[in-house]
Amino acid sequence: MTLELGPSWYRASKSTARSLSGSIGAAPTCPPMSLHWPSPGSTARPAPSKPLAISKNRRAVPMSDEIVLDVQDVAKTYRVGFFRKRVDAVKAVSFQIRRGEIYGLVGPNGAGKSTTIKMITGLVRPDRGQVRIFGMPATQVAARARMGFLPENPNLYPHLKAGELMRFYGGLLGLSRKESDARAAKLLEQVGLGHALDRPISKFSKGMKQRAGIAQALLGDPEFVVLDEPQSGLDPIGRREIRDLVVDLRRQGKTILFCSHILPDVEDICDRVTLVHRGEVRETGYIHELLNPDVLRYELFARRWSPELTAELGDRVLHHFDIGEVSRVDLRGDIDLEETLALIASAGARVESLQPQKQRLEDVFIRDTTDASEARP
Ligand SMILES: Nc1ncnc2c1ncn2[C@@H]1O[C@H](COP(=O)(O)OP(=O)(O)OP(=O)(O)O)[C@@H](O)[C@H]1O
Repeated sequence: MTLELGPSWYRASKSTARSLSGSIGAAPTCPPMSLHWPSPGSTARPAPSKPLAISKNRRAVPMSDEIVLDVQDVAKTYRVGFFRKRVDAVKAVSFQIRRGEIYGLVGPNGAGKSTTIKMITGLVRPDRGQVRIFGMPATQVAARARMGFLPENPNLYPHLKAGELMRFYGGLLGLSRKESDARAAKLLEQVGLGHALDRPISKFSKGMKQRAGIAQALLGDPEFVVLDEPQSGLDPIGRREIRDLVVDLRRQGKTILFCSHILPDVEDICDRVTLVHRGEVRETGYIHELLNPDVLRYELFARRWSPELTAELGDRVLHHFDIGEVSRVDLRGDIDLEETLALIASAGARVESLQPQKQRLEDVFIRDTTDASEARP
């Protein structure tokens, strides 16, 4: 989805700022939050025994019980063309995000992710169901004031320099120039654009634009950040930088909705994920619960492998091919590994590496969306 950042989104934020206390900058309604205790005035209960996520990026990050986002059975049908033909973009989507989570929203092209995000950010009104943010309707400005949003392909004003751009958005948020500049300098540094304060956006690379977009999404110091394809069009280094940045945001106590096609990253950094397909939820849950923990196959590299050894191992071998002096052999995942390795050693082959292969999020995605091509717009 491509959006022009500014107009409706910031108009709402600005009016919120005014109606609340004149400045989101001072964040009167959003005091610095703690992962362990709710913000003053919050209805959340302290959660003494919070689930701890498991991956290296998620380790030891406690999650609260407080529901930040509650998407309840939303549906949206667009009407297109002269005959007002129906396009059922979202048929039934529900999920909840707790404070402190990085939550993945994935699905093939045309699955309804961006429409769901538009309903969350209040840009599109659902035909059915409701979205609540911090317990408030998504359309309520007080809810939006606590949310930051990076649309896919943010359309940042190209003639402005990075510093000017941030000052512009800071003004829309109701921040004083001093406060805006201070936050901008800190945020641009944090997203790796500290050196580019005086460069016009038109001279930015795609990755720099994405990072500037993230900086603007964080300018109001939101507790909840919605990132729609933040890694879109980035090279592997840029993708990794954004991924690390998202992890860092969580460390600062933010809750993040991360919509991405980069499934290994979703698997690596998200706690839970919802997979949508054709406007409906296909899978939802903790990543480690969605993935089969069994070894599917072993990938083995060896020297001095012989055709006789392949024959001796029989149906334990799935594939075997030689690359010069090295052989790559795929073995079934349910074999007796110790016995098989003993057979290989006694045949005179030397194992150079052995890698167990388990199910990945990508496998679940492909399994659940094999008819994805039909869902493409
Ligand atoms: N404004 C609109 N008017 C009409 N149809 C729309 C509109 N926006 C989206 N659609 C259609 O709704 C369906 C879902 O689109 P949506 O952009 O939500 O999917 P998506 O999962 O975000 O896809 P992608 O990964 O390609 O961004 C598609 O068939 C799309 O063509």
